[in-house]
Amino acid sequence: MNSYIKEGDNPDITEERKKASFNVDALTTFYHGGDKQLQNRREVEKYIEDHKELQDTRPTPFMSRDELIDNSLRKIAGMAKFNEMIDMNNIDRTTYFLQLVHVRDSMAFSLHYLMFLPVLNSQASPDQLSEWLPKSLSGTIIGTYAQTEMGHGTNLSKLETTATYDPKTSKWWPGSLGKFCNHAIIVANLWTNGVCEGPHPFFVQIRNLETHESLPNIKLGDIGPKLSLNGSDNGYLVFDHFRIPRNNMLMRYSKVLPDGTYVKPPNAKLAYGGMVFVRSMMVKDIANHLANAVTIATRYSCVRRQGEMKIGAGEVKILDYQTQQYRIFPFMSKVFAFRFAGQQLQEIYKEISKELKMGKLSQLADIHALSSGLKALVTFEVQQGIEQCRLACGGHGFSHASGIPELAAFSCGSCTYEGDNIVLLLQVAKFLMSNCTNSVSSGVCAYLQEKNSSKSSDLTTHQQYSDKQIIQDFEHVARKSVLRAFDKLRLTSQTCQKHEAWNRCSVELCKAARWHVRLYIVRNFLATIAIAQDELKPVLRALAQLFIFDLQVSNKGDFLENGYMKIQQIEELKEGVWQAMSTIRNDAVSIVDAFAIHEFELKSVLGRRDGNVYPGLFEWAKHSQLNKNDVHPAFDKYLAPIITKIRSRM
Ligand SMILES: CC/C=C\C/C=C\C/C=C\C/C=C\CCC(=O)SCCNC(=O)CCNC(=O)[C@H](O)C(C)(C)COP(=O)(O)OP(=O)(O)OC[C@H]1O[C@@H](n2cnc3c(N)ncnc32)[C@H](O)[C@@H]1OP(=O)(O)O
Ligand SMILES: Cc1cc2nc3c(=O)[nH]c(=O)nc-3n(C[C@H](O)[C@H](O)[C@H](O)COP(=O)(O)OP(=O)(O)OC[C@H]3O[C@@H](n4cnc5c(N)ncnc54)[C@H](O)[C@@H]3O)c2cc1C
Repeated sequence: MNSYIKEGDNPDITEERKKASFNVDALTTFYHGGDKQLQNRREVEKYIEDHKELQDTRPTPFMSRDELIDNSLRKIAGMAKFNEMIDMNNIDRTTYFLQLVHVRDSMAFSLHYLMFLPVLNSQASPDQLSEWLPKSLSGTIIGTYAQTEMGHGTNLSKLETTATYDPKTSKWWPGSLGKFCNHAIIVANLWTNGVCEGPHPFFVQIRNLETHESLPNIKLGDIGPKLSLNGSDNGYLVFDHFRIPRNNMLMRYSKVLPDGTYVKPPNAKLAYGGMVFVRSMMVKDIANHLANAVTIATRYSCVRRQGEMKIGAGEVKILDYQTQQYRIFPFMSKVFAFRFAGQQLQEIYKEISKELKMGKLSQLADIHALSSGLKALVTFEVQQGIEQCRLACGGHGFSHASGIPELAAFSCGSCTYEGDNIVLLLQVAKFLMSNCTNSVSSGVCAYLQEKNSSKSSDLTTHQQYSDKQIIQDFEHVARKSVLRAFDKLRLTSQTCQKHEAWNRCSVELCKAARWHVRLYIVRNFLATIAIAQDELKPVLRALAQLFIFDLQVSNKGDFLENGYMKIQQIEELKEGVWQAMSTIRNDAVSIVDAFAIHEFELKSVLGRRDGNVYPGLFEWAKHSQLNKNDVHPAFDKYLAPIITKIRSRM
């Protein structure tokens, strides 16, 4: 019996669950990475269900900004009582606990956990750690990561905040900076002995630890309402010749000696490690936001009946329309593709950061390129997918009752924070160009050196399209795109300065970067499902085929070029898309059930597990302040006098 089926559920959604062709719990375990991960999730969910102080007092979309901040701080204060759930030896459970308490309200201390602690941990010297880490873990030190300025976020080399050894700018955007944190890791251009040594991180106290007032020569404030994340006080900080001790420069890698001498790090970019960490963590997390949206749209599409396919036969579930399936299912497949890529990226990051700690820097460029590329491509695709899921829910999708507007607003920020996506794709392109000039490329760039690649695809039928053939075809398209950009750059560089040539080729360079990242995702998706248990292979294969075939059909020009594929082969791939969607249709609700997203996280009347949407919408609307009185006071105040006057003249 499917554990998702319960008494009182909407009959349409129960009918869907009875069609499952696979074991939902088995897919949940595979999707979440094993029993231990699942146990972590269940513990956290039960804990929060049992502790009301960790739950929202009312749906957050009805809250003002002050209420959001209050709600966020109240839950954080509540969490402080439950520090047994904050276990640095069980990061996965701790992360899920933080996420499920705050969901998309972005708690006021997100940066403390997301960047301040990791950067302190990786950039502070052992002595600095022993002094500052215990207070930062206990909560007496609450920090943020303040790098971006009003005038500079991307271009770190031109940061105007200077840290002059013994010698005015505003930091703008950092989360928690405005009102709540009392410390910040400040990234500033270091000047010492009259030389600029570039961006470096500094540990800076910004508020009085007793009164919490801004320190002298520092101005702090909130930057105002944003598209989302309004539960966080993204703020500004103005320094006016603020002094800090020399020892407040994080000195694990580079140092300033008492006489002002600068000691170089093994690699200047080690100072950017905090950004690589968050980018590496973001991919799996943002894929989960797409999983939320796909869950909502899929479940709702099974309880929403609209229109008759056959006159007189009664209205159909909108998920029976092929166009509705095509709006949702490709993004359902992307949830798996991006989650598996994000999981792999976190594993790679963990391995490489161990090497970096031991001073082995050979993989630094690789992890920078991989984390930048996946962050840039996945955040953009997720933003597109959440919007399609909103559209799939029609008018109710536009209401905060659906939970989708909050998902959309939250996810679009990820295309900008932690590095603008275009800027990061250009970083990947730089990495690729340098690998084109290498005589031998290893790892993720080995395909660039393939000299005897096939001149045409040997795809026959989509049923027989093997993993090997798929990867060969994607390597062909990615290699062609990268080498085309490389040749364009080489030729253009012969007619103008290097930086101008780079700019004139930058669109092609971004296209090449995207193909490189897609190849990585496709390869990883196929490798991941190859190790799944046999009973899950059919449904996972259908999802992988949908992801891959739809990607090829949507970019058919790249596969048709130079006759590599024939139009008949593209038509064959289209058939593969329809076939995969038809296979997925009967399992759609069970696939999203397998994401095992708790109602606290889904925050959606349309996507609720039991499918009882319409009664739920009325319950939801009762929270509206406008419904406190049948006649709104503004009517009596403004309209009634005018109507009375008009009537008196009639
Ligand atoms: C897990 C999260 C889950 C949920 C999130 C919840 C809530 C979210 C709430 C808020 C958001 C949270 C955090 C956001 C915080 C921030 O946004 S922090 C600020 C982020 N800012 C940026 O990312 C800035 C982007 N810009 C840059 O990184 C740099 O300007 C640049 C890399 C684009 C350019 O660097 P430059 O040094 O100026 O020049 P370059 O010539 O391009 O690069 C020089 C060489 O250095 C290499 N390199 C660059 N960056 C890195 C890096 N990070 N790591 C390693 N190496 C790097 C580059 O490859 C060049 O190498 P060469 O060998 O070619 O010289
Ligand atoms: C929700 C949110 C939370 C944030 N939290 C923090 C935080 O906690 N700490 C922090 O330090 N920062 C934070 N930021 C700031 C964020 O990191 C920056 O906004 C981001 O790095 C982009 O930089 P920018 O704003 O300067 O954009 P810009 O670089 O000004 O981007 C504007 C446009 O210029 C283009 N562009 C810029 N440079 C180039 C180039 N070299 N080549 C081609 N095109 C280019 C971009 O592609 C983009 O289209 C946050 C931002 C947001 C939205």
